Amino acid sequence: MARLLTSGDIRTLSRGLGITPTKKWGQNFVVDANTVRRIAAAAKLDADDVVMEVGPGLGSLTLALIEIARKVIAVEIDPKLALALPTTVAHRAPDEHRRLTVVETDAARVDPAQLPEAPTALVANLPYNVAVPVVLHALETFPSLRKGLVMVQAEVGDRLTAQPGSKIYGGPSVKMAWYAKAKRAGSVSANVFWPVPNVASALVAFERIESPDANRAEVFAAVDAAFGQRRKMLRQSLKSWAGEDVDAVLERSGIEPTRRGESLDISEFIALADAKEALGGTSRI
Ligand SMILES: C[S@@+](CC[C@H](N)C(=O)[O-])C[C@H]1O[C@@H](n2cnc3c(N)ncnc32)[C@H](O)[C@@H]1O
Repeated sequence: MARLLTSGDIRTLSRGLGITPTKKWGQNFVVDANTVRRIAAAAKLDADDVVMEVGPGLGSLTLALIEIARKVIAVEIDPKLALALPTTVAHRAPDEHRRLTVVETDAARVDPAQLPEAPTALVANLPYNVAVPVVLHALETFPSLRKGLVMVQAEVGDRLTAQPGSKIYGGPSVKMAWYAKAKRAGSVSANVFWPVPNVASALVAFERIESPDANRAEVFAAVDAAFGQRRKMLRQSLKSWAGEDVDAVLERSGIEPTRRGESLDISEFIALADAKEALGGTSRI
């Protein structure tokens, strides 16, 4: 049984390792064992899961994950933290520490050749600025990922799970919907972190779905154009994507040119991409 880290342990560890949490990498460590257990439970892991944990930090979550999963592949950008993690885990989870592999790299760029095995689940407590790129990159790069649980700033959680028509619906919502069914899985108080951040966090759970049979790059380019100018009507905002074909693309897809991106669901973005392809259009920018 692993010994989870207490608030005192986190401070002692970081002092011993000469680590001052840095904002650059969003380093707010979880210091509350109940929260750690809640996250591990919400991830719904099985004993044969291979978990990719992004940003293990000092190992708060890693210790809980390693008790459950067959393997934990921890992807950490900070060289000091990556170096220290195996020792922490060996001390606190002597029976399970061989299940851990640490990969020191940027999770927004990690590729399958860097990992010892294909991950089946993603678990991460992610900094604000990299949360969306890391989750989308993981889903695109590792088709083996079936499910995930990420802790993100509450607003990012809302964006990832928003539905058409809501104020916060945007590119991340549509792109997430391409890969997975995502839902909010609870909130997390700022007080369970050290240092205490000035924002609340949320848990987002997702399960992969079969991605649509469409040209992903083209669909995402339409999404980027529509939300790049979200207040503009589609006949204007989609010009940067469809060029002079914009009216024909809208007509062929059956979408009113006066609508805005925030009202379109993913099937309508797919209809736009299909229409552009059918008209033989590639971006003329
Ligand atoms: C919010 S802390 C979470 C730490 C730990 N999982 C916990 O819950 O206490 C974020 C962690 O992600 C790491 N990190 C930040 N950006 C990263 C990136 N692009 N790739 C991999 N790790 C990153 C940070 O160094 C830090 O360890």
